[in-house]
Amino acid sequence: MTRQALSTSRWFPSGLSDTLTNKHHSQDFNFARSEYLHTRVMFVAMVFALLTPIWAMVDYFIIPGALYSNVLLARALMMGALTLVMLITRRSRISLDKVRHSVALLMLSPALFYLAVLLMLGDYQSHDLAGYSFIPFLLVAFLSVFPLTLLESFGIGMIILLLELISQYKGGLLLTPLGWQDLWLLCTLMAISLWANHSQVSTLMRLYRQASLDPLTGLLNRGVLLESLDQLIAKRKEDREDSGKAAPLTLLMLDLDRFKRINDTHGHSIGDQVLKSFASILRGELRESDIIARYGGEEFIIVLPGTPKSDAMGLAERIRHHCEKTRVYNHQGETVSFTTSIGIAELRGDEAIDAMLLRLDNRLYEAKARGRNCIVAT
Ligand SMILES: Nc1nc2c(ncn2[C@@H]2O[C@H](COP(=O)(O)OP(=O)(O)OP(=O)(O)O)[C@@H](O)[C@H]2O)c(=O)[nH]1
Repeated sequence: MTRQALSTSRWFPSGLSDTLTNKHHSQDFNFARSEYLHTRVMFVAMVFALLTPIWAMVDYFIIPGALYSNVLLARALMMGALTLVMLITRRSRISLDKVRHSVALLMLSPALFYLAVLLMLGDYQSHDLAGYSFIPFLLVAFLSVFPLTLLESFGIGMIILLLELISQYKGGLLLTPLGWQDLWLLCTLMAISLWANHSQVSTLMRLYRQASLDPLTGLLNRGVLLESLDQLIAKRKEDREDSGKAAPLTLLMLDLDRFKRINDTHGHSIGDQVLKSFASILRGELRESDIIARYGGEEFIIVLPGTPKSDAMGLAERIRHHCEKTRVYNHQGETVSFTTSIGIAELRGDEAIDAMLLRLDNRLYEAKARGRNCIVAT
């Protein structure tokens, strides 16, 4: 997860910008969304796969005999595509891109099947078929099942609209009152599906925020930090296996000095103001790709992917200095100052995360022992 996921104001703007595209979504949120998409794709693919042979029996009694074998072949191909969708989806639970491709293939399979049947009709008319003209409506209705962004859903919706126009053209309904009526119905269903998509993505995001962000500071909580560290370390291992080298990974552990005294002197609410002010200093000093988390009460961890310890020293000094000159006001309007102690450690070779966190903790402890308001990196 990147630092962009940390601030509710910048990374989770409310309303449409949350659900229009996934541009503002963190890697971790994408992972959560792909899990939800995964379950629904499997479910809908199974429903379609079940309906396909059942409807072949209906076709047997309705479709002109000369068309039947070709339609059956098209159904078999659709079944193949649906099986492929299930196989791809089963193997790609955590990759949002792969699950999104599965959704597209899932919706395209019946659409292409319908198109193929329309092209096969020749001298026959679409009213020689039964249960086909509702395929575009069924697909648009099924779009509402998925937590898709509005743009993703709109893209699929436009393909379905095109299918409906081709169907109307073949059936001689295009630009007739009946054709307009069907288009009106399809567009209304599409609007309802888009609304359902918007609601799903925003609900998912609200739940995700509640589960992953610290409510006071808006920074990541300890659980998400540890998960992100595991992912980063696994990725480093992969990079080392692939290319023999991996980018450096440096961590900072920061603790507010004599914070208990601030609480005791000015009250808990002013202590909270100091914590918020500290969090905003950290956000201001870091890059988009950095991770900041509240690790404990007044203890924070910063993860700097791709940054060696030497560069992290400069950042730590900027943060330390920024805290020193920042002022918060108490209930009487008097200034409250605060400082921070910082420990720094760079991940070594195959070091386990627990071992690194222990080294980091020792350095912070040393900074406290040296008199606080200082940095220890050796
Ligand atoms: N206001 C406020 N205080 C908190 C919060 N979480 C933890 N604290 C307080 O942070 C204080 C931490 O105190 P200590 O662990 O003794 O550390 P310290 O006073 O900062 O001293 P050193 O770390 O040794 O410099 C405790 O008084 C906690 O109650 C919070 O969310 N808000």
